Amino acid sequence: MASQPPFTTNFSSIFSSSYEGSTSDNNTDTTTVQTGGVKLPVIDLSHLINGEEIERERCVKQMVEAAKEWGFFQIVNHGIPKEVFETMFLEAKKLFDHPFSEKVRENFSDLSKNCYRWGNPKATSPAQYSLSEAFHITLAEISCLPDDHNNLRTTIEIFVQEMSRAAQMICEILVKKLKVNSNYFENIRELKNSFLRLNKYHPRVLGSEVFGLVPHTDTSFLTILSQDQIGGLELKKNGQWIRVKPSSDALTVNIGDLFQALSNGLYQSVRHRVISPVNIERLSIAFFVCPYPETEIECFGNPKKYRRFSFREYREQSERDVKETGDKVGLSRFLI
Ligand SMILES: O=C(O)CCC(=O)C(=O)O
Ligand SMILES: [Fe+2]
Repeated sequence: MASQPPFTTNFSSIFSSSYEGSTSDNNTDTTTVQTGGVKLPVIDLSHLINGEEIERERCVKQMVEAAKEWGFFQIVNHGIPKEVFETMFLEAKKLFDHPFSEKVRENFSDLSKNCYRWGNPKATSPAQYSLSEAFHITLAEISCLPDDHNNLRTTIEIFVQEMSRAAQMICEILVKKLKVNSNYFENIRELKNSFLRLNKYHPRVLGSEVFGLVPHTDTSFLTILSQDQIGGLELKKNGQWIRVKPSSDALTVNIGDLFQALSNGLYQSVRHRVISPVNIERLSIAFFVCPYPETEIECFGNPKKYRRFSFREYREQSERDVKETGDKVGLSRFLI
């Protein structure tokens, strides 16, 4: 039984009349892509863990600058053993290898309804289509996963434990610099609304350039991404799309909308996208740090840029906007 979703049929039936072989036809957001591979700021976490005070301070400064200037950075020497990633990617691959007919079934692997996405059912133009499939697993759901003959649950538990440790360190540093009195990041492991997204990108079909994942900002405080060596992630900086070069030792961290709000726009939640790979599949696994739905996000600054909102309100507004316009409007909805 085939594991691949029926992208080709789906894509060509929706877009046969409008498709012209490029994402740029309907996407005003597309500009030059720098293909050489620009190096993001690299933060060596070992300086934070074992460094002298002066090294620690330098590292904190680099991280804060990267969050302001890029909204993205890489972390190295994060202390997460290689095997944790190897096992996690193996399990993710096994999950995606299930027949498509099983993956779309409700309660597949005891996961919740709507945890599986493929393509983009709401797309009305090629530029809104994502040639990928994804599993979305909240921390609350992990304990419901089966753990009999496969190791999915244990593997995810270990992976999340390690990723939350790194996230805890980063969030604490970034929030401390804002000099705000907040308890958003007291215990990231207990934020059960945080989630993992396992992404599988399929080789391009039809035409030259199709998005693996459409341009977006993340609805999170912070996202930590682990990816294989294929590449395709791009971020927007100064009006240009810049390709993020994968590195086997580094994790990619980006600021999400909620940290941008919390920091009164000081830290940037930057638009990013994935370009579909050619003749090869790509896997990535992202850990999204999110609060509970009822948590109120308050912006600290003077004058305040954004009004107070709950995470639930933010998500519901974004979902409505995606439905109506094909795009998440995001934080600009909450500007004062
Ligand atoms: O796969 C990637 O490189 C990026 C994934 C991503 O942006 C997301 O899942 O929100
Ligand atoms: Fe993202």
